[in-house]
Amino acid sequence: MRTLRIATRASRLAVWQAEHVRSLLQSRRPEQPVDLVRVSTEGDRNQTDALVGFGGVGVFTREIQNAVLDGRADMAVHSLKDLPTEPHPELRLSGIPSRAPRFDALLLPESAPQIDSLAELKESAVVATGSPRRRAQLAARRPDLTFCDVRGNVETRIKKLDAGEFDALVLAEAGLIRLDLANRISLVLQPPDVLPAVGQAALGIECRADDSEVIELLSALCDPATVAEVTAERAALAELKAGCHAPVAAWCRADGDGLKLDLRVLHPHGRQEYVATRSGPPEQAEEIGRLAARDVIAAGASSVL
Ligand SMILES: NCc1[nH]cc(CCC(=O)O)c1CC(=O)O
Repeated sequence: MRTLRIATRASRLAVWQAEHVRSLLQSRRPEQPVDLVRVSTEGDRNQTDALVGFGGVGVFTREIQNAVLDGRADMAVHSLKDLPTEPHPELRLSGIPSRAPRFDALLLPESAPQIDSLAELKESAVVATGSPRRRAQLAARRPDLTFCDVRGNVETRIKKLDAGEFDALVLAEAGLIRLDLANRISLVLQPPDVLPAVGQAALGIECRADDSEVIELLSALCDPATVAEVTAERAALAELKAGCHAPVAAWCRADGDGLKLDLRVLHPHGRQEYVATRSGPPEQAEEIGRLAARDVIAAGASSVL
């Protein structure tokens, strides 16, 4: 049997995700040999600059894709949130397994008293997050907060929090759950306060567009509900011509027999936001996303994109 090689970033979270894909593949084909190919990306090597300021879209995905394109690997496992919506002509996004909990989480230093709501976070707290989406939504609810950049992997960020470099830290719930660090979550930031990023908590697995064997294997790993949600969310992002660092939030979920998508485009300081809600059957996921994007554009969102 052909050994399947999975290209992944080398961080503990990325390796967890690649190993998860390996176990999904092997749960269908127990004898299937699967190797991990660890690749360093620009986003991993540059640990100092703010993500918003360098490299543009694809800093965590381009070199993983290259490993598949030049034949060092057969598939690339990405956090779907980090994967640009513009498809690569020689790759196919064939595998989208079931999504983990997709909201953001607020963490406090180990020694801090626990809180039950955003309102209880101390006055003028310094919150570490480089994400314009997270900053703008938090600022809209708590204009007294200030923000600082933070880089490095999840464990490094938590060490900086406990060392007192800032008062609070925002990370994706999914990454914390996968790393067995969910016990560090002080508050899950839920809608309507904070909507997640497009594709947050979902994995996207790409392979070569002409590799029909792998396309078939990956198609079998797809979770239809997740596929429908992220199709709508990514269609909205593509229609906005925005990248993963844009101040865009989207929350698509099952609603009765159909899908409901909330889209939010934010002004950098949270002073203004453009929102749209669209619903429809899952077969029309792409249309739902496109129409929601056109709604926010009609409301004036282009001024902040
Ligand atoms: N851009 C970094 C990134 N990409 C995916 C995740 C977490 C896992 C996920 O959302 O799928 C993270 C870290 C974070 O936002 O806390």
